[in-house]
Amino acid sequence: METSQLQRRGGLVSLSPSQTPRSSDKSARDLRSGDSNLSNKHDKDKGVNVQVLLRCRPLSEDELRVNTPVVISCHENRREVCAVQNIANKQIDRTFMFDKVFGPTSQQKDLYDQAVSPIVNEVLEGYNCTIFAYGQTGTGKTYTMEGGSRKKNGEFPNDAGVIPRAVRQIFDILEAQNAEYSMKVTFLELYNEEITDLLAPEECTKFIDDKTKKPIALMEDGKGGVFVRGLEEEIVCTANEIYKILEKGSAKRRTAETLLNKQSSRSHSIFSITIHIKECTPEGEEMIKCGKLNLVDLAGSENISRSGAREGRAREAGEINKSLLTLGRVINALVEHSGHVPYRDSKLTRLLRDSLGGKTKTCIIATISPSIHCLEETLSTLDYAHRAKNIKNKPEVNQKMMKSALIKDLYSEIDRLKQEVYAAREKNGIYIPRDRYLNEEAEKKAMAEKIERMELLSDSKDKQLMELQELYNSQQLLTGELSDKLEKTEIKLEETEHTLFDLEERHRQANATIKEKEYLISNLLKSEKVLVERAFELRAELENAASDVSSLFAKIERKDKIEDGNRILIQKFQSQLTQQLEALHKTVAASTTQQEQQLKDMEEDMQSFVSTKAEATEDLRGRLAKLKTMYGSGIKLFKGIALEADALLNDLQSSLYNQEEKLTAYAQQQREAHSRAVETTRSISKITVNFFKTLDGHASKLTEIVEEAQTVNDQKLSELEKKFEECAANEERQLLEKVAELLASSNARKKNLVQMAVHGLRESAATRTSKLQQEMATMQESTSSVKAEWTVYMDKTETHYLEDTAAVENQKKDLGEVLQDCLEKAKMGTQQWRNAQESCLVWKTEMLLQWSPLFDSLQLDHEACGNLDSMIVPCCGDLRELNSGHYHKIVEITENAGKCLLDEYVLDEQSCSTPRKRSFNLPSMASIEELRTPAFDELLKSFWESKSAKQANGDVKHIVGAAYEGAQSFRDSRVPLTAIN
Ligand SMILES: Nc1ncnc2c1ncn2[C@@H]1O[C@H](COP(=O)(O)OP(=O)(O)OP(=O)(O)O)[C@@H](O)[C@H]1O
Repeated sequence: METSQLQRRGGLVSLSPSQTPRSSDKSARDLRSGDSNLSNKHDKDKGVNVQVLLRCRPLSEDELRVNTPVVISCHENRREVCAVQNIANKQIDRTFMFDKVFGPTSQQKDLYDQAVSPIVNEVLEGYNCTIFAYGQTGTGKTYTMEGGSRKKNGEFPNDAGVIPRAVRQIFDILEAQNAEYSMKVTFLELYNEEITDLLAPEECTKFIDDKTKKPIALMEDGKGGVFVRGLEEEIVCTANEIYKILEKGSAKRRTAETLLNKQSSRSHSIFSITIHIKECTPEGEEMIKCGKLNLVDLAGSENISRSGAREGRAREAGEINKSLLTLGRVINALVEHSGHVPYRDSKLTRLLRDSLGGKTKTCIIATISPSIHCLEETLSTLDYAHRAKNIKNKPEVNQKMMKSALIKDLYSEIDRLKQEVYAAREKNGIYIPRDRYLNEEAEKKAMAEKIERMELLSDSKDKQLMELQELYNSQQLLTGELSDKLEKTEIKLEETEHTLFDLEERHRQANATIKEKEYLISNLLKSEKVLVERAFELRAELENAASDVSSLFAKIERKDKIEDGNRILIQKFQSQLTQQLEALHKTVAASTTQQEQQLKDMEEDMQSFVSTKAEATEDLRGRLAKLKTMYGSGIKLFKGIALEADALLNDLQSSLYNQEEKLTAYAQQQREAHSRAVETTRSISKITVNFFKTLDGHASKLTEIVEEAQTVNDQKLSELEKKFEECAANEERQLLEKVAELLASSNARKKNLVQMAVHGLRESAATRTSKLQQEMATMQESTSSVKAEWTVYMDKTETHYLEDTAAVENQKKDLGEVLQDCLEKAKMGTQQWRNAQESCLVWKTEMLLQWSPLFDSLQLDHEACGNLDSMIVPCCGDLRELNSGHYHKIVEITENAGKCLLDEYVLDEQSCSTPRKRSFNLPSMASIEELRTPAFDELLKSFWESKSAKQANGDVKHIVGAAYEGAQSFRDSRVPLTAIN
C-alpha cells in the first residue's frame, strides 16, 4: 500500500522531470549513507572511463543479394575490430580495441546480458546511468536500443532491444526485492535543435509542427544542471505500461526513408527512467534511493550525398551532424582535458552534459556496418568511439534521502502551493503568506540588487549588444554577400558537381579508354616487337638484295667494260676497215691508173701503130704510085717492084701477125690482170662481208646478252619487288588496322624508297640498255651504211670494172676490128698484089713465052741477089731450090677491092712445066706501085744481107721478093703474112 502510494507520488519528487538527480544536491548531501560515500570517493578520485561497446550489424538482404564485400572483422574474444582498408592499391588493416565487441552474429540478448544488465543493476543501486547508441545511419542503433519487433501476445521477442529488456530487468529486480518504489519515465525527441515531448497529450502533439507553438525550453537549474520545463513525466507501475509508452513515443518519432535506411530516425531520442526505491537503514530509518537510466538513441551520422538526403532532409542531416559534431568536440575536449568543454553548443550536449564527464555512468554502443560501401563512415565511427573510450566520468551514487525528510519537503511544498491557491482564491490582489513574503522580499531585494547589477551588466551588455548589433549588421551584410556568394558558389558548386560528374564520367571513360589504349599499346608493343623482328629480317633481305644489286652493278660494270672493249674492237675494226678500204681504194686506184696507163700505152701504141701504118700505107701508096709509074714506065722495073711489093707485103703481113700476136698477148695479159684484180676485190669484198657478218653476229650476240642481262635484272628486280610486297602484305596483315595508319606511312615510305630504288635501277638499266641499243643501232647503222657504201662502192667498182672491161673489150673489139680491117685490107692488098702478080705473071708468062730468049740469056747471079736487074726472086719457101738455079719464081701482086694478093709462080727450068702457083694475102696496099719504095728496097737488101736469112734453111716461109731498094721499109714491120693455101 505504501509502495503504491510512493509510486503514485513519484511524480511529485522535487527533481524536475528531466533533471538528473544530482549527488551535489545541498538538501540531500547530509543524507548520504556512509557506504555510498566510500564508493563515491573512490570513483571521484580515480574517475571511470566511459564504457564503449562496438556492435557490427550483419549484411542486409539487399547487400547480400549484390554480394557486397565485407571489410570489417570482429574478434569478440580479443575485443578487437579490424577494418581492412585499401589505400592506393595497398591493403591497410586498422584494428580498434573496445570494452566489448559484438559481431554480426551477436544476439540482442548477448549484448544486453553482457553489457547493459550490469548498468541497470547500477541504476538500481542509485547511480545515474546513460546508455547511448552512436553510429552511421542504418547501422542498427534503433534496433539495438528498441529492438526489431514489438511484444506479441505477451511474449517477449528475441530481437527486443536494450530499453524493453532494461525495463523488464528493473521490474524483475524490484519485484524480486519486493521493494517499495516509484518509477517515472520521460521520452523526448531532439529534432533540429528543438525538443519535443514524445509523451505529451495528443492535443499538444498535433501542434507539434506548428511553428507558432513555443517549443519546450531547456532550462538551467542554476546549480549546473539542466531541466526541460514542462516535460511530461509518466508514472509507471508495470513494464507493460512502459512498453505502451515507448510504442506511443516511438510512433511519434520523426522517421523517414533514406537510401541507407527505410525507416531512418531523423532525431535524437532520450528515454529516461527515474526510479525511487525505499530502503530501510539498519536503524530502521526509511531512506529513499534514486537512480536514473537514460537511454539515448542518437540520429545516425551520415554522408549527406550517400544517404540521398535532399532539401529538408539535407537540413535535417546538417543539424544532426552539427549536434553530433558538437558531441564529438565535447568528447575531444574531455579526452584532451581542455579547459573549456563546449556543452552549450548544442542541446544534445547540454542534455547529455552529466553523462559526459559528469557524475553519470555512461556506456556508448557504437554501431557499424560491415559493408565496404560504409567503410569511410565506419572508420569515422570507430575513431569517434575509440576516442570516447578515454572520457573519464566521476560517477557518484545519488544521495539517499530520508523518507521523513522527503515527506517533510513534500508537505512544505504542498503547503506552499496551498497558500498560493488560497491567496489567489480569496483576494483580488496578490496574496502570499508572510514568511513567504518575507522570503520573497528578501529574495526580491537580493533580486533587485541582482537586477541592478544585472542592469549595469545589461547596459554594458547593451553596449556590447549595440556593438554586436552593428557587428551583426555588418556581419549580416557580410552574410548577405556571403549568402549571395554562397548561392553563387552553390550554383557553381552544382555546376561544378555536374562538371565533376561529367568529369567523373569522362574520367571513367578515359580510364576505360586508357585501359583500352593500354591494351592496344601492349598489343602495339607486341606488334612493334614483331615488326622490329620483321624489320631485321627485311633488313637482312635488303642487305641480300643490296648485295644482289651490287653484284648486278658489278655485272653491269663488267658488261660496260665488255661493251667498251667491243666498242674499241669496233673502232679498231673500223679503223682497220678504213685502212683496208683505203688500201683497196689505193689498189683499185693503182690498178685503174695501171689500166689507164696500159690503155694509154695501148692507145699510144695504137696511135704509133696507126701512124706508122698510116705512114707505111702512105709510103706504100707512094711506092705503089711510084710502082705504078714504074710499072707504067717499064717492065723491068715492074719485076723489081713486084718483088719489092711482094716482099713488102710479106713483111707487112708478118709484122701484122706479130702485132696481132702481141695484141692478143697484151689483151690476155690485161684480162688476166683484170681477172686477178676482180678476184682480189672479190676476196676482199668476201672478207669484208664475212667481217660484217661476224660483226653482225657479235652485235646480235651483244644485244642478246644485253637483253638477257636486262631480263635477268628485270626478273631479279621484280622478284625483289614481289618479295618485298609479299613481306609488306604479310606485315600489314599481321598488324591491326589501327596500327595500319601508323605503319601505312612507313610502309609507303619504304615502298616508295624501294620502288624509287627499283625504278631508278630500272631506269638506269633501261637507259644503259637503250644507250647500248642506241650504240648498237648506231654501230649497225654505221656498219650498214658502210656496208651499203661498200656495196655501192663495190657495185660502182664492178660497174666501172665492167664498164672498163667492156670499154677495153670494145676497144679490143675496135682494135680487132681495125686489125681485121687492116688484115682484110692487107689481104685485099695482097690479093690485089697477087692479082697484080698473077696478072704480072700472066703478063710475065706471056712475056716469058714471048720473051723466052730473053730469059734464057738471063744470068741469075745468086750472090748478088740485090741486083736490080734480077726480075725473078728466089722463092721464100726453098732457098736451095733457088740457089740451085733451077727454079725461077715469078711473083704477081694484084689488087682487088683494096686487098692485095700475092701470087707466086714457080717455074722449074729444067722441066719447064707449067709454073706452080701459091697465093698470099698482103696487107692492104693501094697499088703494086707502092712496093717500089726505097724503104722496101732497103728491107730486101738487109734481108739478104742478114745471116739469119741466109741460114734460114726453110724456116723462113715467106719471102717477098721486091726490089732491093724497097726492102728496108719492111724490116720493122710486124704484120705477119698469112698464107692463103
Ligand atoms: N544486429 C542486427 N541484426 C539484425 N538486423 C539488424 C541489426 N542491426 C540493424 N538491423 C536492421 O537494420 C535496419 C536498420 O536498423 P536501424 O533502423 O536500427 O538503424 P539506425 O542506426 O537506427 O538508423 P537511423 O540512424 O537511420 O535511424 C533495420 O531493418 C534493422 O532491423
